[in-house]
Amino acid sequence: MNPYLVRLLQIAQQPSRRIIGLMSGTSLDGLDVALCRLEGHGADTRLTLEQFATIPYDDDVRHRIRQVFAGTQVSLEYLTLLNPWLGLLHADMVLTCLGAWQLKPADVDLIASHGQTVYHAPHHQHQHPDFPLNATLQLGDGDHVAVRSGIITLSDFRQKHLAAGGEGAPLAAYGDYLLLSSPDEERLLLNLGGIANFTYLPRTGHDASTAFSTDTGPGNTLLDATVRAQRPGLAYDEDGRLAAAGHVHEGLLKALLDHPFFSAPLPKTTGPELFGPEYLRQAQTQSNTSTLNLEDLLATLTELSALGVAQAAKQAFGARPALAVYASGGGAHNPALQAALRRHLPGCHFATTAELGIVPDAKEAILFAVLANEAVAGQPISIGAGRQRVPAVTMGKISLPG
Ligand SMILES: Nc1ncnc2c1ncn2[C@@H]1O[C@H](COP(=O)(O)OP(=O)(O)OP(=O)(O)O)[C@@H](O)[C@H]1O
Ligand SMILES: CC(=O)N[C@H]1[C@@H]2OC[C@@H](O2)[C@@H](O)[C@@H]1O[C@H](C)C(=O)O
Repeated sequence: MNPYLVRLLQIAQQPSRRIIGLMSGTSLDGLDVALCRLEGHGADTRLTLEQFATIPYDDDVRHRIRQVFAGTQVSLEYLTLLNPWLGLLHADMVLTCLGAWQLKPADVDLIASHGQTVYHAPHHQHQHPDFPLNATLQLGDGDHVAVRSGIITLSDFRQKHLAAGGEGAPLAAYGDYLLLSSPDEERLLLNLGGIANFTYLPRTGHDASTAFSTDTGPGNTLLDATVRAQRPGLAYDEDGRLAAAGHVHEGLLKALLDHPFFSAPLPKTTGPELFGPEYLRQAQTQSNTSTLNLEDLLATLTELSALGVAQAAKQAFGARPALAVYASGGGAHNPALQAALRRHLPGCHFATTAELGIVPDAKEAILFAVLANEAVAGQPISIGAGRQRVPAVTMGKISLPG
């Protein structure tokens, strides 16, 4: 028998596993590396975050990813080369972290590698006549991660979700449900990354039937792109200061909200393929705001992100003043966005996931560690029963180092 399969069986039977979760998000700010200790599985999962680091991408890495990112016409050669290159880069970043944490690869059981989404294509978004299906593409080949790091690696998590009838995202509900369900509190786990999404967890503890997650629209992606275009040298609007100095332009906001994504049924997913410069340009043309100053533009885009969340929340479960909202992702650091969310979700209790013991910036990387733990030691996770596009599956392809 292949010794790596024997090892995998041992890992599955251990009372706990050390798993490194890796996430490279749509903001292209860097690789999140979360060293997790996971005990048990399913409803009995217990997670301890032992170490966390974000290894920033330099301009060269960002430039390479942007050659294909969200593009409809890209060099097939470039795409082919980028796939293993990113796998090796991510493995080297893991090895650097292990060195800093004074650990060896043999001290880790598994890597759970999300890779880099370069194109997300739910059917409602691409509507290509030849392909009536949902699709998504993550780069950073898992075999390269495994061979370079010497650690058994699970990767390409989204394909199983697609194959079983989902949109390949958001997967957050699977981890949020296992780690953060509460019998005492109705919760909204709100991730404010490039794209915003939330998981709704009713006050039912471990009854998964009504838990689900959905994307809500742009989080930071349009804000970042706008700042970068008008203030080269700035990566984002730090602490939302520029947005806070502006005023919401109602005409532009209306044009932005006019997109069918916002009225589409839940759950739904999206990406920068839709919420990119062209979407903004069209809305500006439609509302005659092409010369709007940067501050007002950012104030309006911040309002859009908050309204996307609030509208989806109301669509999902109506007005819920007692709801506890726990934010994570980079937008949790943006006071202008937080203020807009509080206005649109009045009466809710607002905090970050730190209050629940989950480092907000680490949450998505942790999610993939949880998914790998389920794939190896658990069962298909059945949540959101009765809702379409939320399949009960285990996710992740297994790569052996030798
Ligand atoms: N202090 C801050 N003030 C304002 N915005 C901030 C701050 N810190 C981070 N951000 C925002 O958060 C972004 C990074 O967010 P995050 O790392 O959650 O994105 P991501 O994981 O790439 O996204 P996704 O979840 O969509 O894949 C930055 O690009 C910026 O827009
Ligand atoms: C296709 C893809 O990479 N989607 C990401 C992205 O970033 C936020 C949002 O859009 C979410 O749908 C998803 O990631 C998280 C981790 C998820 O699947 O829950």
